[in-house]
Amino acid sequence: MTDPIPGFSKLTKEEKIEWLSNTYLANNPEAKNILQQYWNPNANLQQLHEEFTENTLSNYYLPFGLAPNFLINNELYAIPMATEESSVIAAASKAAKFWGKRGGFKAEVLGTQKIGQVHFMYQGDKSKLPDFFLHVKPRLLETVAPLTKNMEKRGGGVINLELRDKTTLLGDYFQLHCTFETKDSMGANFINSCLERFAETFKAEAAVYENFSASEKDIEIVMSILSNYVPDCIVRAEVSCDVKELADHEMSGEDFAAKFVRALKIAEAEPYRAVTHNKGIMNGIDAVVLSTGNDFRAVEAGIHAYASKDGKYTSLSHADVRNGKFRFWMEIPLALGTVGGLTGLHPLSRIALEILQKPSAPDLMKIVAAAGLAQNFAAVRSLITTGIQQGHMKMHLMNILNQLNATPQEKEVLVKHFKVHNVSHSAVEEQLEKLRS
Ligand SMILES: CC(C)(COP(=O)([O-])OP(=O)([O-])OC[C@H]1O[C@@H](n2cnc3c(N)ncnc32)[C@H](O)[C@@H]1OP(=O)([O-])[O-])[C@@H](O)C(=O)NCCC(=O)NCCSC(=O)C[C@@](C)(O)CC(=O)[O-]
Ligand SMILES: NC(=O)C1=CN([C@@H]2O[C@H](COP(=O)(O)OP(=O)(O)OC[C@H]3O[C@@H](n4cnc5c(N)ncnc54)[C@H](O)[C@@H]3O)[C@@H](O)[C@H]2O)C=CC1
Repeated sequence: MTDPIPGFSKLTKEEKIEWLSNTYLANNPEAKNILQQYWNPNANLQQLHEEFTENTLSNYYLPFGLAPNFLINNELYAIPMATEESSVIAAASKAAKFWGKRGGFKAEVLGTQKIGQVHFMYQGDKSKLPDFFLHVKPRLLETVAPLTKNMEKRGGGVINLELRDKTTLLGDYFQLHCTFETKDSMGANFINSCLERFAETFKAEAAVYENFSASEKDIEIVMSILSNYVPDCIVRAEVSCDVKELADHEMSGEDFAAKFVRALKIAEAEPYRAVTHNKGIMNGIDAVVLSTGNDFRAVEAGIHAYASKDGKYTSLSHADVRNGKFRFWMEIPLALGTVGGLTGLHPLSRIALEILQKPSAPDLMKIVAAAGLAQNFAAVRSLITTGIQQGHMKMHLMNILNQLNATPQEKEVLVKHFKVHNVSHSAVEEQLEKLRS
């Protein structure tokens, strides 16, 4: 058992690495080198990355790739994706190419409003609160005016402010439930700043409100924070075509469409399947969210909550066939920024947004939704035709060869071999052994 270390945060990066090497990595003489190997030789760039977060020791690389040929609302995009998972970018690219020849993706933003809440406890006469709220509301809006002035100039700001009685959920629990428009920013910092100002004013005004008794004047603010559940910040993406255009792998278009719709119905009905189905969607969404410097934890939390909005976890995407036409669509909540956060700070996020032609936040919502839908199409298409392993393992081959320390010559021979044979870990191992014997 090691002892706790006081003041770790105050050590220099080198001292932190030294402590780590001696404490947890004493048996690995290479550890220090590995951490240092990932430092950027450009000291300024390294410092920028270190300052993104705390106690930084090194940089953790993810591949930054490109899925070209995305036709979205008649504009052709190449979508930057940051992901470690083999076959994700290939799958997105393949689906983009496929739908590009069938009219492309249609995407539409259905709403951009975000939510924040001041959670407070009030133990007095409930009937007095609505009057107090009406009395204090103009004052609340007035106190955030300096914070909202610039956002209002952009067309955003505080949209609505409500008092909500939550005492059926929890004794004495009430909220200020606030709606915001944050334009091209994700808005977390803007919303949280406004909420904390609301909370301060609300408490101070309650303390001097003459209709409250002494104890009623003592409202307890528990916390003020935005919600990552954004069911009114929604984008819809859709593809459609004549069923005949779906013929695939010796399957007629009609059979493909019928099986695809059945696969979607299973994901709608069965939570075990829905989670994996939605994971396939998130393969695409997370990769674009990450490449553009957006907050993938916020996006993940919001989307999965939305997938359970009717009381049961279900598929985010849906498909049907009507009058010979196949439709495949998805509506998801996405709170994204194209300014603020890491978007303008990380040089690769800046490049990613440039590749996307400097989109507004609503434009980025459409692009991310199209990437998610494309990813879902590619995965389900594989599942109902060849099975997922064929394509996924084909892309995973290089990882297996690297794990087995194959030389460039061995790789060349085995890549050729596995063009016509199924990839599995044991098959690759076997072929490599054969080659080496
Ligand atoms: C993997 C493919 C695309 C192969 O598909 P394929 O038909 O063997 O590919 P191809 O060699 O005929 O090439 C066709 C196109 O695919 C793309 N493509 C093809 N290869 C590459 C490559 N090396 N690098 C970049 N792009 C590639 C590329 O767009 C290419 O066009 P081109 O560039 O030649 O004009 C296909 O099998 C596929 O889409 N599979 C699905 C893979 C997938 O979904 N992976 C995610 C990981 S599995 C998972 O996590 C989710 C899951 C599956 O559980 C979700 C669920 O259950 O719903
Ligand atoms: N629960 C959560 O999701 C939380 C997330 N965060 C983090 O907060 C960050 C995002 O917060 P933001 O307020 O978006 O970032 P931010 O505060 O870095 O930047 C947004 C600011 O940019 C300015 N701006 C300039 N041009 C604008 C335009 N066209 N539209 C809108 N604003 C414009 C505005 O002043 C706006 O408030 C992310 O890094 C996220 O990880 C922080 C706390 C909680």
